[in-house]
Amino acid sequence: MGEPLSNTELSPSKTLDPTNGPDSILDSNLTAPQDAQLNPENHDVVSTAKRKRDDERSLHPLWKTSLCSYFRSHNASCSHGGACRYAHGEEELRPRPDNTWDPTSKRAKKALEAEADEKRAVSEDVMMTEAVVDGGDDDDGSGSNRALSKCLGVPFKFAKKKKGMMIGFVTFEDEEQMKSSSKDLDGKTIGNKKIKVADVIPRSFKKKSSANTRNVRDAVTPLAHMAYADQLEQKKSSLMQILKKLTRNARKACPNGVSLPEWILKSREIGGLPCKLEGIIASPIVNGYRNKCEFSVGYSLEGKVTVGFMLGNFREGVTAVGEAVDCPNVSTIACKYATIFQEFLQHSDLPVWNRFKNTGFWRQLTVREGRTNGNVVDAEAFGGIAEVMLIVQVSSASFDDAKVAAEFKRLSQAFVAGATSHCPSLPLTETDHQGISNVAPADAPLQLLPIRKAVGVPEMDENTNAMDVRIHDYINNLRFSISPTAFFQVNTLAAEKLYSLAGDWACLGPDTLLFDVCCGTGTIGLTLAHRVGMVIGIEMNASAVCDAHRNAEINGIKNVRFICAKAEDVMGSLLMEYLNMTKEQVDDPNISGKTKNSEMASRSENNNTEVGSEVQKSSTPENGNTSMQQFKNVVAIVDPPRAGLHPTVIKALRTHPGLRRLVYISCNPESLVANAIELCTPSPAKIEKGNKDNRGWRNMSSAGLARHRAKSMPISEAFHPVKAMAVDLFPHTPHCELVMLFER
Ligand SMILES: C[S@@+](CC[C@H](N)C(=O)[O-])C[C@H]1O[C@@H](n2cnc3c(N)ncnc32)[C@H](O)[C@@H]1O
Repeated sequence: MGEPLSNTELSPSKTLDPTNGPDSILDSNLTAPQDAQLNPENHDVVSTAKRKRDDERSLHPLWKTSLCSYFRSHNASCSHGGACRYAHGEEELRPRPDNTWDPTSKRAKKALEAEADEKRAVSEDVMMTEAVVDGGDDDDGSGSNRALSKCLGVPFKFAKKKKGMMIGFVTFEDEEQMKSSSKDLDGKTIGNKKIKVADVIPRSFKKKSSANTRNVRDAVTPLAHMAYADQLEQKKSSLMQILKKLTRNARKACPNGVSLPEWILKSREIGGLPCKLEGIIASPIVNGYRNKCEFSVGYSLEGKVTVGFMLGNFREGVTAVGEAVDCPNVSTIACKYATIFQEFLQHSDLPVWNRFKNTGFWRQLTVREGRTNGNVVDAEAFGGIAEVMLIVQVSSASFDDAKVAAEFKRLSQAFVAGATSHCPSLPLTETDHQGISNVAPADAPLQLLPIRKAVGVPEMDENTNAMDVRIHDYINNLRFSISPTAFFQVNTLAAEKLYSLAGDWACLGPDTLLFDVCCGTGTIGLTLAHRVGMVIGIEMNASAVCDAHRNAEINGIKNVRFICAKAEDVMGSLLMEYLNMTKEQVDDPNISGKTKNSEMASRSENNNTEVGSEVQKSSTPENGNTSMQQFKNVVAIVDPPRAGLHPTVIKALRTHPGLRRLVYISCNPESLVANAIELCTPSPAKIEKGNKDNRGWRNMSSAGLARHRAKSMPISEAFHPVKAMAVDLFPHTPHCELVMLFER
């Protein structure tokens, strides 16, 4: 296949369908007679009305396609009940015959937003560097390209569109064909999409190479242009907006006939917030704070092999990579190793990864740094950094072993040669990952590459297993050993503040049993272990759990137990095990939380041997002083990934009444809010038969889904939000950690 003569972007964009107002399209005869519906004695009338309703439902295309405004403004009640022709809530809402949604509904707003995003993306520049540098016009076998070729209806050489992307590529035979076909294609409608034609790399970018660094900085650290104090203010106000969703959604989800909880009533006094947002804790260091950077390998806008960050989103057609030299969150040392790797790749015999075709060898470089204890890392110099771990991610499947081994050897030499004398030691690990996403799974194969060290640095044993390679850092004077795939907060000094805050809010004491849910390498539980009776850590990444055990050992901490499992698989049974309750007791809504707590304490006194021995086995073989009756205070600190806690974990935490306090640490306030809706929405007096109609859940917002789930939560005492505080671990970016205390 020859060089593409010219590439042109195809960008289909949706057109807005006209929507009709609900009043103009609904037939007033649709509602069943209200008196018949309200007279349960009159079965004949009721069944006739029901039949009529059923008929109408099956016949009338507009049934429940508009939201009932009466239901909305009267605290989720409407005298028409189930017979109302309008939808009672988003869950009941059906799409209109023209496939649009009631314009006042969440779904319509979401669709509009998506449409706006799509339009924005279309009007933004496509920077698909692979398509220019490396062709990108061969069929992936999916048949989608043949289909695309058919529907274009203009002469061209190749056409390709990748699944999930909003853009496609067309290559023409010559300039003349490109001009005439582009003219015919631009603005053409296919289905309900309109095609926009643009250059693959905008001409303005080709000319201005200075745009490169400026845009990496904007893409990775979009707040860097602001003073740090202003960044904090901005984060605080955006968190407030997100937190208000908790109040709104819990109010909406509050069952009929149940009074609104105190915290919702009081929210009016604090501007609709579910509780006070007490403030935002600043990061102790603002520049070069990241102890871990994942650099992509790809092509710059000028077509140069580059190790850095992507300038935008793959789906929107941006794969160009820019050097990280101007990103203030990246340390000098990380930048240095990215540059060494980039120089090495200019002469490598193996190709860089092509995101468009999913082929190539070199994919990613991760640089992890470990500090010495008590040192504030100086981002400019290398002071305070004791170790560096380099992880190179490759996809080796279709390459010759001998060639790969030779390249790895050259790479090791390049890193050592590039490192200056003051660079810390360099364990080099290779991850082999064939998947499409750049995120290699935690169990992707690892191989340790031997590195000949600079003078004065101890040599690494060539027989060392890659799984034994670890980097070290310190939190609250405890030493943490971290394996290559284990999670560790990227801003260690700010993480110290985060964990201390969570500990302070958890009201810990010697009688506390602390569940550290999603515990990673054990950071939270281990730093708080001296303040509690016992810690139970739950984590699904096996390497991280090994690290947690090792970290307990090297810090001499004994009152901990770490469990390698998905929290959703073990949370319920662990709570029952440690709260010493049967499933029947937990499920019994007639036993209140307090009664259950005292019952639990007395049962554990009587049952000491059984439970005590389990505790002793796992944690305190010497003093054996962690018997169940000590644990009058059961607390969970949860620190889940961005998606939040699994619904099964939420259900377990909510329905075990012995758990009175929960501290939620979140890197994604949207998922915290969704989980909190389920934790805090009051139970109805009696569970109604669940609405099993899950059609449309894909279109629901996370809050809408949470409301939906809250309906089927077993009857249980709800938590209430007590206070919230933000901790900034990610200066110059919009991200921030949020800590929230829930009690009941
Ligand atoms: C945000 S990290 C927090 C780790 C730890 N608390 C810390 O601060 O170092 C989330 C952790 O949850 C783990 N994780 C993700 N899904 C999980 C699940 N379903 N069950 C248990 N752990 C999970 C991840 O492996 C990761 O270590």
